[in-house]
Amino acid sequence: MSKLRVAVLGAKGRIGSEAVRAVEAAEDMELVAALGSGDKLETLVETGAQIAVELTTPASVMGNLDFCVRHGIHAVVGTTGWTDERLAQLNTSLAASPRTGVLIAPNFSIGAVLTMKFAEIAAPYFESVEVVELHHPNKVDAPSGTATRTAQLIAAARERASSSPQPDATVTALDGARGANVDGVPVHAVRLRGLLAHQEVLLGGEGETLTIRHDSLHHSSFMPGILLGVRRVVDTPGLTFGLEHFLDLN
Ligand SMILES: NC(=O)C1=CN([C@@H]2O[C@H](COP(=O)(O)OP(=O)(O)OC[C@H]3O[C@@H](n4cnc5c(N)ncnc54)[C@H](O)[C@@H]3O)[C@@H](O)[C@H]2O)C=CC1
Ligand SMILES: O=C(O)C1=N[C@H](C(=O)O)C[C@H](O)C1
Repeated sequence: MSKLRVAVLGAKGRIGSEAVRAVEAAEDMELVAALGSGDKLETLVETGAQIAVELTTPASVMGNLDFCVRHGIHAVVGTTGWTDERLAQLNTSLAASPRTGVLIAPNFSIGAVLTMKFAEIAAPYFESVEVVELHHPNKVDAPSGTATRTAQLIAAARERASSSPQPDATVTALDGARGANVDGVPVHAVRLRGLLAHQEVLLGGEGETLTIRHDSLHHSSFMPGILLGVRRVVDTPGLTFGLEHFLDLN
């Protein structure tokens, strides 16, 4: 069987360099390109890349994906910074290239995907829910893509269940003290040397609390999800948002 021809964009970054090693070690994949900032995207075409693993920055991802989709190169995307407008733009590009697949995963680690699922299930059963994400201080975006997605899933689940608004008597507060408001769910971002990627979902009801916590202790935690994405995206045209769709969790 021929190997999947894979390129990594952001190959010198924290997660990109780990992805390069993971693709090189995968028996069913061949690493055909490892591109960093300033490298030419034409290399993807010249090397016959079938799938690009996109792990760059919110400022670079749209241009890279536009090139990939126009050239029929599937993409597995971990880069954050997704908004409804960006997703709509990507869907427009994909409509012109209907055989191309793009997977965007706010988080590739199985534990984080399950955290999101557990939070979505639990949220309607508690009066209060807040999200705390904790990351290394070199992270450029806040809140994290994972925390934003978690809060969106929580809010949607509470809306489906017609949950009441969360209790909060705060009248005066310093800017930021109650976190960012994502669809009505407070999200707090901690940046601390020594950490990698961590998240807590705090749920509170009458006389009880539930804490769902996940810790990524090494970038290797994201690799099985990335490799799964590479294997599945070639047969999944269009946009898939969230690794859970490739884990039969939905
Ligand atoms: N979905 C997931 O599971 C995960 C997602 N991430 C996300 O991945 C992204 C990268 O994170 P880190 O590796 O920590 O950042 P980083 O800053 O270490 O790496 C980004 C790399 O991309 C390069 N780059 C920038 N523009 C480029 C371009 N146009 N073409 C090729 N390379 C380019 C930079 O020079 C840098 O080497 C962030 O958005 C982060 O939130 C990180 C870990 C897990
Ligand atoms: O920048 C990181 O490190 C991470 N980014 C992703 C996010 O913003 O959710 C995934 C994970 O938290 C690590």
